[in-house]
Amino acid sequence: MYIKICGITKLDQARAIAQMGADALGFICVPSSPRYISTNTIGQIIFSLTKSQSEQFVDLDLIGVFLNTSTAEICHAMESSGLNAVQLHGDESPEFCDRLRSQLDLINPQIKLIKALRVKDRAGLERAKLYSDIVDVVLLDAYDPQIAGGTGKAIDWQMLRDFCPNCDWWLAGGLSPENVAEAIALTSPQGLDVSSGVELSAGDKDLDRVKRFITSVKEYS
Ligand SMILES: O=C(O)c1ccccc1N[C@@H]1O[C@H](COP(=O)(O)O)[C@@H](O)[C@H]1O
Repeated sequence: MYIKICGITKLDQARAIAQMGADALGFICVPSSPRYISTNTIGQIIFSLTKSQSEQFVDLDLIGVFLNTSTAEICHAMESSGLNAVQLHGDESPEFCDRLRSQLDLINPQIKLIKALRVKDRAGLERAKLYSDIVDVVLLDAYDPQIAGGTGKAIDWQMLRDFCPNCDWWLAGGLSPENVAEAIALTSPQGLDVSSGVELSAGDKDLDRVKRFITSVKEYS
C-alpha cells in the first residue's frame, strides 16, 4: 500500500518520515494554506534529502500540491525545485490536466500527475471517471465549503465500497493512526494520504503519530 505523508515543511521531519518507509512526501504550494512552503525551501529540502543517494530517497515521490495554479507556474515550480509529482487540488478540468500533462512531458515524462477531487456525494465520485484516462492517480478527499484541503474531515467511506476507476486511486481526508485500518478495510484504495491526523500543529508533523500510521498500514495491508 502506497503511503503519502503531506504538509511537510521541515527537512529533519522529511528525512525521518522517508526513513520510516513513506512512499511520498507532500509539499503544499498553496499560499493561503497554513502548511504553505515556498518553492525555494522545497528545493533546499529536496537537495539535502537526495544528495546522499541513499536508497530511501531514490524512489521517493516528492509531490507538489497546487490549487488552481497556471500550467506555467506549475512547470516553473517543478523545474526549479526537484519535485517529481504534481497534485492538483482545485477545480482543474480534464482539459487543464491534459494540457498540463503535455507540458510536464517536455520537462520529464516520468512526472506523476495526481488529480484530487473533493467529494461531497455520489455525483462527485462520478467526476473521477472524467480524469482516469488522463492522470496517473485520482485522489479522493473530503469536501469542505471553506477549506480546500488538510481539513481532517473524512468522506463517507461506505460510499466508496465499489469505487474502481480506470487508474490507481488514493484515499485522503481525516485519516489517522486510529482509523486507517478501518478505512482500508472498507474502501481498498491503492494509496493513502494523510496530513492533519499526524500533526502537532499545521505543518509540524508528530513523528510518533507518523510512525504509528505507517505501522498500522503495513500491518493491515
Ligand atoms: O493541507 C493543506 O493545507 C492543503 C491545502 C490546500 C490543498 C490541499 C491541502 N492538503 C491536502 O489535504 C489532504 C489531507 O487532508 P487531512 O488533513 O489528512 O484531512 C491531502 O490530500 C493533502 O494533500
